[in-house]
Amino acid sequence: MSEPKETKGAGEDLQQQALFYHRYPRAGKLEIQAIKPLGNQRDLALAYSPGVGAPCIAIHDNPSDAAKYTSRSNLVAVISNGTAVLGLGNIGPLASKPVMEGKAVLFKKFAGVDVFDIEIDAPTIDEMVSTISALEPTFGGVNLEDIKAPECFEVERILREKMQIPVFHDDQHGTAIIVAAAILNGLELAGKSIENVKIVASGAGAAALACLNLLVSLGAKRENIWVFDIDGLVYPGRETNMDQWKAVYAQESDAHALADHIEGADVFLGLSVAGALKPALLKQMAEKPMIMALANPVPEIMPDLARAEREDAMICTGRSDFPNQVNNVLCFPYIFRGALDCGARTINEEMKMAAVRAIAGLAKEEVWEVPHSSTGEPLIFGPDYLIPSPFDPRLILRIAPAVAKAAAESGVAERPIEDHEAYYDHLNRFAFRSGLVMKPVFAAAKAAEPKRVIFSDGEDERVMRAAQVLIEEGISRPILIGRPNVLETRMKRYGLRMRPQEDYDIINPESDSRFREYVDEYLSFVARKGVTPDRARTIVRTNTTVIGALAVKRGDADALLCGVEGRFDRHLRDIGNIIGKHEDVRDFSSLGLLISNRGATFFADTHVTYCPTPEEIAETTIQSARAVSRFGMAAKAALVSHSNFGSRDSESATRMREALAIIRERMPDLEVDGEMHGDTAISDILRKRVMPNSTLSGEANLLIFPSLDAAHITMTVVQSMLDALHVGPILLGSALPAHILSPSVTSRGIVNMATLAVVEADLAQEERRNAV
Ligand SMILES: NC(=O)C1=CN([C@@H]2O[C@H](COP(=O)(O)OP(=O)(O)OC[C@H]3O[C@@H](n4cnc5c(N)ncnc54)[C@H](OP(=O)(O)O)[C@@H]3O)[C@@H](O)[C@H]2O)C=CC1
Ligand SMILES: CC(=O)C(=O)O
Ligand SMILES: [Mg+2]
Repeated sequence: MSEPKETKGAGEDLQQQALFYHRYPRAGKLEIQAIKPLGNQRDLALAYSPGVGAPCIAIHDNPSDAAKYTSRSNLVAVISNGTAVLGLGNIGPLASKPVMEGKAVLFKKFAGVDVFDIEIDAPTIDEMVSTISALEPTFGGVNLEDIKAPECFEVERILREKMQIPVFHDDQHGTAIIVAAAILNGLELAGKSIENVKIVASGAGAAALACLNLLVSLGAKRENIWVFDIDGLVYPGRETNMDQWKAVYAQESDAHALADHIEGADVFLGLSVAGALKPALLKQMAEKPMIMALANPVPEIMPDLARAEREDAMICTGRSDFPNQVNNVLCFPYIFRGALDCGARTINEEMKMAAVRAIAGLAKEEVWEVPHSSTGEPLIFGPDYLIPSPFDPRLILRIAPAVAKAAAESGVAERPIEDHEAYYDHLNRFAFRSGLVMKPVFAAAKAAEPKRVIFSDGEDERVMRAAQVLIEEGISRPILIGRPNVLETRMKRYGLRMRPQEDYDIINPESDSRFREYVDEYLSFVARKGVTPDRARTIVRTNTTVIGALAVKRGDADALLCGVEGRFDRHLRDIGNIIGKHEDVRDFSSLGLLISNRGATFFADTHVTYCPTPEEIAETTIQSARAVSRFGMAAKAALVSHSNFGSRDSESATRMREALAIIRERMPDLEVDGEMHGDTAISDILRKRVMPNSTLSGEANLLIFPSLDAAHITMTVVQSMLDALHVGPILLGSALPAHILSPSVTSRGIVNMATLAVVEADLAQEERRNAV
């Protein structure tokens, strides 16, 4: 394997890791996947000859049917001729392939857009135009990438005229949109107006000129813009290396070096090459300057050098390892998402402006899913957080609908979005994979009377961010256990808006008027378990799970969430002592939900009983099936084992068989079978082969295990292998709603569990009402 040439400034380690990443376990970054079954002759007859003739004729009769019967309306071509690959220059189409594969992956991961990356050996405008325009039948859109200026301008202009699908040169417009959003926000922070700022641009290529054009349409004055390329200042009458697009920004001056014009500049816009800005020049710039060093992979100036010169600077790069990543990845997946979803014929100025406003606006919203910058600082709108993080899942929710709306309003949408709420909901489910599965739970929680969820770890950042979402979504009124001064300081630090008393309540573990009653109540549960009154006082002031459980028991709260810190079994002991078990159960158990591209699967018992008896297994299955129904689905339970329908007579296989008999007696309506192998539980075909009369049909969605080891290990391995999202652990059998979170839980995970707890609290309330 030949070694790559050193990329200036990029660490040797990172380069080696990048080569490894691209090479293993398989070469490259993507593959094509079939989305329809192809398992038998019938499928083959439908997918291919003779069946495939039917959609062909339908499309021939009505070309717009291609959107119904093929992948075209979600398929974008990322096309490059390799003439301006990042800041690496004209390295040719073959060497550009890793970048284009990379763009394809970003399109798919961030916006669900399918991409063919197409690297073409087409150096001239004519060759590019004829090759690309001939591809129109295949694609719903064309993303031109890393094609050098000035050829890119003509290529894009001609293709836009010839083609009836969006043609978008990402290095021009994707970059311009994100640069404009960052500059608007940066100038707002600096208290400057775009009409008055001086902009010095290094680079007069595709990206730089498109950025300047967009900034001008936002109000920047041409006379305040100074442009430099490889030959220095772009000035009127310059004879070498000029073109009509650069000439727009030509400025009269006898001094032609960037150093001659940087004085008083408010914005340095670097879209050229590594190291083009000398640190010493920064001293001459205006107050609170914006340093946009956007060349990739190595910027015009490294942020640490820029910061050393100018404390007050707002520094942006195109890289993910520094704050303020100004990179077109924040734009292209989502602008295409919006354009494809409404069948836009083009991407026009209105759609671009809508994207600028959506990105700029999102940076000012509170962050809760991606809490920290690359330097570990919380993300709050300010000099180090001018634009959203590329991992902010709300990018698709803000940009795509805004773009689709602008397309419809400007008359270029073939299929305008009719139901905006349903569209948002659809995107929301994409952004948060848990969305579809959690939807019935959220709907039930919102429909219920507001419930008070108490959080034992109220001072934890993830809990605070989740509490903010629960308030905003109208799901719960949170009660945070924590010291008021600590909560206040942290709310400010994380940029959260919720206010005590108005939006949420506090129980201060250091002083609360109710504590005497809490101690007495606690003693009533534990006085005969070796806890003295003195010890009880100490526990009630220091153990926040005990405080939370007491609050739920006394009716001061409706549900408890604890466990962000500490051992599961200790939290469970406290819940058991205070809240106790539901009268219908002998013991607690625990259910885990994994949500992956394959759907939702539940696992039990993942956290409580090491080696359950048949009675306990049956009880866990019944409790689990009831919990599954809260997600709007009917449980299909499989009792899994190393034994397949009596193939072994070991102790654990026998326990599962006995458990099945108990379940059938106690819950005859439940679709359940066992004991069976794990693959038999998942595959209907396999199951029919060994047990044609199985009482379980289709794929099991609830797997009940013979031991805690088996359940926990299987769930965590499957979670890692499928990159699945975990919801849980869901505590079963508690007399009142209470859950013990895991230390690795995210804010989103806490929101999910709190929402489930609200639904459980509502059901418990109804149960009590019915009992009266
Ligand atoms: N952060 C982001 O999202 C993006 C970053 N970029 C980066 O911007 C840079 C340019 O990309 P793009 O516009 O597509 O490429 P182009 O080839 O179209 O433009 C490159 C420009 O840089 C100029 N240039 C080259 N060397 C120097 C130098 N030493 N001093 C000043 N100017 C110089 C060239 O000058 P001349 O005209 O004389 O040849 C040309 O104007 C790349 O580094 C790329 O990675 C691009 C898109 C997005
Ligand atoms: C980000 C990008 O498109 C570039 O650097 O060319
Ligand atoms: Mg590019």
